Amino acid sequence: MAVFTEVSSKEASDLLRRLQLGELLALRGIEGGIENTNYFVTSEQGEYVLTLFERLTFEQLPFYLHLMKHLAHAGIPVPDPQADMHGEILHTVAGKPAALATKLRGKSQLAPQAAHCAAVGTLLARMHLAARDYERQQPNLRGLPWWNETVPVVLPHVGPGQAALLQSELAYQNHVAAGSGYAALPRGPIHADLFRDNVMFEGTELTGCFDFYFAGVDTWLFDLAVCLNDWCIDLPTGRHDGERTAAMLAAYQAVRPLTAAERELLPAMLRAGALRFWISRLWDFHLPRQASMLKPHDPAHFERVLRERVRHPVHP
Ligand SMILES: Nc1ncnc2c1ncn2[C@@H]1O[C@H](COP(=O)(O)OP(=O)(O)O)[C@@H](O)[C@H]1O
Ligand SMILES: N[C@@H](CCOP(=O)(O)O)C(=O)O
Repeated sequence: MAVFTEVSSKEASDLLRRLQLGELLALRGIEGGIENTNYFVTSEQGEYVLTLFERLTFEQLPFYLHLMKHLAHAGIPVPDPQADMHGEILHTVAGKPAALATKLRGKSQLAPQAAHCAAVGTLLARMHLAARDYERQQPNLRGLPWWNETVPVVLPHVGPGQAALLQSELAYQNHVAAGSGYAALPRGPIHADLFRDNVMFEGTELTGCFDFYFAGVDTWLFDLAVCLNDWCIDLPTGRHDGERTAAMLAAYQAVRPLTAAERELLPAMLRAGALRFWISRLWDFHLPRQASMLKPHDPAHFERVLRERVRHPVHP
């Protein structure tokens, strides 16, 4: 569990009172997650997830919380942030910015089959379309400028082979991003972290997705690449799985067909998706923050995925 900030029963009760959600019945720190402090909160009126934001600021948070509200309104199954009597959905708990959102039913599917990947493909395309008329703007804060900033910070902590790959891939991604094909990619608000552990299922029915706190405006193709790199690979080797990849791509395209520029750049975006999470995992691993029971993710996994994507490009 990542509990960076302890929340007392009194603090949780006070919040529930402000949101007119009844008395606190239970408060439990959540195992899993690496970014924020999360608690399950049960009140007389239902079950919620309390998130205290550890890095994101009061200025950045409205983009994510209102995006979730916008998607929930459009019928996408996402947690709905609860408002106080003034309509405010960003709160303060233990001195930190905080939100209380509805708890989704179901559980993560950590060994997905083609049917699960298809369900994620459909959801992702529906989310992209539903967010087109979302008016707030915020870039993907873990996009190319952050990679350029962070690679020099992690380089002293890695071996020479890894340093060479980080530098050459970063140069390649800067080159891709400067090209006309990249400029032609459709874009909008994206989830940007729709991994297996951020989606809920009951059987093969997808019941919702959460953790929008890496969302931002970026290319839709990057979002799809992030999903393919997590849902449609063999985890031990990083190799892509043909059946699951085909299922996700077909389901996505049944809602929103890829453009010619997107088809062309999918192999490059798969590399970008692997690089992004390799960098953030290296950063979290070598420059960790204080938290109780924080389990950093293994950076070597995304090094393997990146090497695979470079060696065996996947075309739609
Ligand atoms: N709305 C939700 N409904 C149900 N479970 C949730 C919800 N939000 C978070 N969780 C649970 O909390 C865990 C950590 O949340 P996550 O958003 O991944 O943390 P972090 O913000 O640190 O990345 C998830 O793995 C999941 O079990
Ligand atoms: N999904 C990312 C980082 C965020 O992890 P989460 O558990 O908080 O969703 C990774 O796997 O590196």
